[in-house]
Amino acid sequence: MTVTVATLGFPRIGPKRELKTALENYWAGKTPESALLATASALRATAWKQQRELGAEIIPSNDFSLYDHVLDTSAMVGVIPEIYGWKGGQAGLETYFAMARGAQGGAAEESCTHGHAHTGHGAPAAEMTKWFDTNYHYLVPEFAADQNFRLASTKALNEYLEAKALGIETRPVLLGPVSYLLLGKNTGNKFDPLSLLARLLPVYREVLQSLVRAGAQWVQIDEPCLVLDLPDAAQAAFMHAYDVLVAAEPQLRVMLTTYFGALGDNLATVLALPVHGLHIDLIRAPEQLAAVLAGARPDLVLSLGVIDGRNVWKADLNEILDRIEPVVHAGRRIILAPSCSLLHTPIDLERETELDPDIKNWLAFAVQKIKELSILRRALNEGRESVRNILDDSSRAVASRRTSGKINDSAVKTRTAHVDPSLARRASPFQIRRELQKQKLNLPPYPTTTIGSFPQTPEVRKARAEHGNGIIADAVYEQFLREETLRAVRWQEDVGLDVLVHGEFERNDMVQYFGEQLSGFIFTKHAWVQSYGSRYVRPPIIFGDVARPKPMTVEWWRYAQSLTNRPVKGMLTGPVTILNWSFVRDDQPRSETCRQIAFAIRDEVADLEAAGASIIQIDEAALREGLPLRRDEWRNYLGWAVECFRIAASGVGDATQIHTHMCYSEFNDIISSIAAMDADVISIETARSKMELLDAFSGYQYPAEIGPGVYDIHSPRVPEVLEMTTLLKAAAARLPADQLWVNPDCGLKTRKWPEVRLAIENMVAAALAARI
Ligand SMILES: CN1c2c(nc(N)[nH]c2=O)NC[C@@H]1CNc1ccc(C(=O)N[C@@H](CCC(=O)N[C@@H](CCC(=O)N[C@@H](CCC(=O)O)C(=O)O)C(=O)O)C(=O)O)cc1
Ligand SMILES: N[C@@H](CCS)C(=O)O
Ligand SMILES: [Zn+2]
Repeated sequence: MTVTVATLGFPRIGPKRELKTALENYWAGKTPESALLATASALRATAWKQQRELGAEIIPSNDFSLYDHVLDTSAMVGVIPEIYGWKGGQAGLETYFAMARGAQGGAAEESCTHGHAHTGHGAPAAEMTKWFDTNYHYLVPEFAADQNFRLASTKALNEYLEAKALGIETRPVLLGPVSYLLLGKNTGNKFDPLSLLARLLPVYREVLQSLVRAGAQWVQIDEPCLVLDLPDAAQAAFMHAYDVLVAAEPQLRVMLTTYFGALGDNLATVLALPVHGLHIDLIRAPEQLAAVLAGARPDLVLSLGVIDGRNVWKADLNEILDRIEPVVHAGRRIILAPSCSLLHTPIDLERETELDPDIKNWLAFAVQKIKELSILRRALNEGRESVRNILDDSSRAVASRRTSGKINDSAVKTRTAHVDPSLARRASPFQIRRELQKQKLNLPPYPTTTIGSFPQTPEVRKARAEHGNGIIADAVYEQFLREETLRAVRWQEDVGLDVLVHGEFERNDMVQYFGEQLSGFIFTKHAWVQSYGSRYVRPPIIFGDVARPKPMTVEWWRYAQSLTNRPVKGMLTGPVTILNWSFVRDDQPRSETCRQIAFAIRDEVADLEAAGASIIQIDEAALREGLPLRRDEWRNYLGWAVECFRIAASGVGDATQIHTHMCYSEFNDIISSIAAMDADVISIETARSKMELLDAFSGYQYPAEIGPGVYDIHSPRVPEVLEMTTLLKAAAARLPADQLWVNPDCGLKTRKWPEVRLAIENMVAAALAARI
């Protein structure tokens, strides 16, 4: 049986971030809708043609999105809350972006593009949250108990037809109805979203029908929730949904796609579904192949996710063939595919012309991954000899990475091999440290601070780009950053903040900045990956043992502290967050790599303390995101993640105050681990939930101090004093007032100065009012 190659989704952003430019120009009113749509269409055409040229036979359509594919699904089925003013019919771009970013005058990410602050009450953006355990964020669908669904976007059909017109037959992708419902939230948690399934399915049927009429033979339906622990009701929902959908369009074949983990206890349900094909992730869960083969109907087409869609390493193609050849020889129809959509990988390694050639030879981005699949296909269809050299090159590349002197640093290995438990323990318990810190810092009740970054203005980014390109000299760039820092420090003093920050102007990103200074990391120039909407990140690549050749942040801290008598926080990204937001080596456990980073950060903490810092913040924004998707793996992860934070934080004296910060986190089910981190102060995102997230801390009688965010920094809207006073009262109703700090939800890098100035003035006024 001939083997074919499929892709499940391709990066949307364009090799030169064309989509970002087109979106931001459109939002700024610089270009019309037609220009944005033309760019989007050109990007899709290029991606389809490129995938075909690279050897993929099954190419997706509708994997493209102007902002987010879950939002696209909400638009498709008409889940558009009333506040967005949708009047029915096709949901236009205005409605779509209002959901994504809020409507003008409302509380939404960057809805004001003119740089002035405003306090209007338009429609806020929909809530955003993490897509499974990735650094991609989706817009959470919000369902009402009486939710009606109706077709409001024909995007899937349009894009299928668009590809067809270019002579490319595609397999349209839809987010499956059950995962879609499970990923949403309902007003007040008063009903089970799955109860809406029967009402939702007719819209899916309508979409499928339109695709069949247009000539589609297969459709890819993504149900990634099948790799989660699911309630019993979900199993029945899957059965019902696919009975209905498959029966509705008998000529259409359904490839059910699962990724990010093992089907595990959902396998029996999946194998009972009347679908025509099943995609499984054999990178995260290689062991599931045997069980799937044993239970799958003989006619079920298996799509095997054999190339890692979540990492950047070249595969050992011989090793994959050893596992897959027996399956092919057994006569089943097999499709080869990446483990998941390639959305989470950068596009093309060939654009990286400055990488160490040895290390470059270990890497594969989206383009290279599709090439790997087509080589595998040839080896399976024509025999290994037909591509022997390429296969052996791949094995050699993988072997050379495992044994290269570049990845090994014996000093690092020795240091992390036996961790004395005392290294992960502060000298005294919190209550003793607290008294010493109080004496040293002498802060008022409800002390005020910010989370670290101040606006990354176009000027800051431009100066950094010009410095990177050699247009401005080191000294000029440094002087520019000093002036920014000086202005920020003076302004913080003027506005009356108690604990200051230097502003992070010198940082491109809170992870990349550290990656660039640690050994064992390499960083790229063009390897952008979408984080949300038009915001992208360039995750550093951890290829070897991690060490800190020299202090990374001390000089900037020292300079900022030299300008003021108030304490300036040392500002670091924590080991778990650096790990989770990087591409990580796969030749040793993540826990080991994390521990190496923890020691590097520990040394930085020690240097900051030695330089005189009395407060050091270690951000762990991604600690919760790294939680495994299955609950039975949480304990292990939390064990090493918390230990790594403690290794990083515990080298200081009792009087040095350690802060941590977490955004995008839900704490209820991990609160004991948060407490076990033993930070002196934790700042968290709570403004949007109106302090509800604090319930976890009050219920647990969390002992240390907490800065619940009183200002939603994802919004350009300036909160009034009264709003923040009310939030502080809500916090004080949950926790003793002497435990509370006053701060925004997160860093202010994405905001503009006019908003920040007013918002922080109001925040300080709210703190002063609370002190009375
Ligand atoms: C807190 N968040 C973060 C996550 N992950 C990270 N790795 N970092 C994070 O901060 N995950 C969860 C959230 C997600 N939130 C965000 C928020 C904001 C961004 C963002 O703003 N991304 C920027 C790119 C940031 C960056 O690396 N900037 C560089 C390069 C800037 C650039 O494009 N320069 C241009 C030239 C500019 C000019 O000439 O004016 C160029 O090189 O061509 C820098 O500042 O130096 C974005 O723009 O998307 C991401 C995630
Ligand atoms: N210190 C960082 C944390 C973001 S999660 C900042 O302020 O941007
Ligand atoms: Zn944050």
